[in-house]
Order: sequence, then C-alpha cells, then structure tokens
Amino acid sequence: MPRYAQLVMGPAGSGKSTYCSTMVQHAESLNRSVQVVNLDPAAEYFNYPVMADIRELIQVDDVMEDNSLRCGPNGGLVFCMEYFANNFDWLEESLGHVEDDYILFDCPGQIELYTHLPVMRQLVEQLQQWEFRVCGVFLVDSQFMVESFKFISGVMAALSAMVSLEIPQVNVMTKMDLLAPKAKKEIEKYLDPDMYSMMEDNSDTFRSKKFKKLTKAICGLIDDYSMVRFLPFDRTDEEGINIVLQHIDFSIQYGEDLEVKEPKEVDEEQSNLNYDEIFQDKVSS
Ligand SMILES: Nc1nc2c(ncn2[C@@H]2O[C@H](COP(=O)(O)OP(=O)(O)OP(=O)(O)O)[C@@H](O)[C@H]2O)c(=O)[nH]1
Ligand SMILES: [Mg+2]
Repeated sequence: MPRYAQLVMGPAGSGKSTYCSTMVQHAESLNRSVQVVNLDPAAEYFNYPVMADIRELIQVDDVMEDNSLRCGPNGGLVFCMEYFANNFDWLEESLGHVEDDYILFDCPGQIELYTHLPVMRQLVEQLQQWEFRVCGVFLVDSQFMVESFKFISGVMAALSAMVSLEIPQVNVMTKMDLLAPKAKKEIEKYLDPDMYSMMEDNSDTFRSKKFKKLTKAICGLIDDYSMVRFLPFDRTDEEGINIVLQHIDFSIQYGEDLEVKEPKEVDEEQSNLNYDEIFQDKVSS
C-alpha cells in the first residue's frame, strides 16, 4: 500500500508553515489523519505538532557557529540540506513504515533549493523508493502577485520547481484573506491567466523594448501549454481549503486504494421499531 506526501515549497514567508497547520486542522475536521515533518533547519516558529523535525538532525545556528565552515545563513542552510541528503536514514527511522500515512513536508524558503540544488530531487526520489506518492505544492503570496511583472516572476519560480522535480504540482496563491475586495476581484484574472492579453494590457510596464519580445515569447509558451495555474488559498475559508486538498489528493490518487468502510451495523429490530413508530405517528396525525 502506498503512502502519500505533499512537499510544501515556496519563497520565504509565502505561508508554508501556516499552510501546514491549516491543513492539519482541516484534515482533523474531516476525520483524516495528516502529519507534518519540519524540514526547515532554521525554523523558529510553527504551530503544528511534528512527526519529525530536521533540527533534531542538524541546525543552521550550529553550522554558522562552526569556525571551520564559516557559513552565513544561506550557506549554512545549503550545508544543512546537503547533510540531510546524506542522512536519509534519519528520515526513514522517523517516518516509520505505516501504510496509508499522509505526510506534509514543510520545506525551507530558499528558492535555490527549487531551482538548481539537487537535494529536493534526491528527497523526492528517496520518498518514491519508500513507496510515497509525492505531490509538490508551490505557494506564492497573493500580495506579490497583483502586478503582471511580479506575477510572471512567480509563475517562473513555480515552473522552475516543476521542471526540476518532475512530480505533479499544485500551485497555490496564499493569504487571500488579506486582499481587499477590489484586489480580490482583480486577482481572479491571475488564477487562470490569459498571458497574451496580460502582456497587451500591461505593455507600458515592460519598459525595455529589447526584452519585450523575450517576455512575450515566455508568456506565449506558458499560455499555449497551460503550464501554470493557481488555486486561491484563504485560511479562513474551509470550502476553498477543501478544493485545494481535493486537487492534491487527485494528483496522487489518494483514496483510490483505501478499503471501503462498512456502514455501522444497525440493530435490525431496533430500526424496524423506529420505522414503525414513525409510521404510526404519521397514520395517527
Ligand atoms: N492573514 C494571513 N496571514 C498569513 C497567511 N499565511 C501566512 N501568514 C502570515 O505570514 C507570515 C509568514 O508565514 P509562514 O507560514 O511562517 O511562512 P513560511 O513560508 O513558512 O516562512 P519561512 O518558513 O520563513 O519561509 C506569518 O506572519 C503568518 O502569520 C494567511 O493565509 N493569511
Ligand atoms: Mg516556515
């Protein structure tokens, strides 16, 4: 039986840890068990219970304090993630081997992890060997997406993760609750974007003529192949959260192998009795 994993990725501060805790609560309300693994060795605050925490293996502060390594915060993180990739047995031990487990991996925000460093891909391959079905969940902050040039950068970041990991990916626009109603209306066009008309509408924003052709070609490519789309995520909207979860479940075929649950057995005599009572009530009234 497979296990299921969401790799929760995205730039720093895009809402990854908040997404994880919101999903855990949402799953609880659906009577589903979802667990979280913290993979951010520099994490200071998150409010979900962890199944495993990379800081038990290695911490950025310790790496930065090491005089022989002389790392800053970003170099320190890269060192930690490489160390992690060389010690996957720690993760194997922490995860155990429970069938049907559904685990969210709260990843660090350094974008280089999703562009050219090999560690996330190595993690995906390792999880797949352990029979996990893995879905990438790429978060971007809706606050930074309301202008077209920022939007194109966000799309390229999501695309870069898709290309480097080669797994199903659901892209999510977070913090929708912070948008004013007008901005909310405005952002709808970015959820399922028509890149061609976006380019035309905002041709003044792209000032340099030299790069306009390149930007246009990139937009055309994204549009022609419908490569990137976003789902809105408002942590206060249960229905919206459920739609995001359903998309992810569908992409990793969660639920297809689950055993059908038998309905609770009802005492036959009892149920007949109730039915008779109702019938009697109806006749007498
Ligand atoms: N209002 C609102 N605030 C949010 C939402 N998601 C995240 N935030 C806030 O945004 C900030 C960053 O959120 P985190 O969940 O820590 O973001 P992160 O991606 O885990 O950040 P790093 O791990 O540092 O990369 C926090 O102050 C959160 O309270 C949201 O959906 N709505
Ligand atoms: Mg975080």
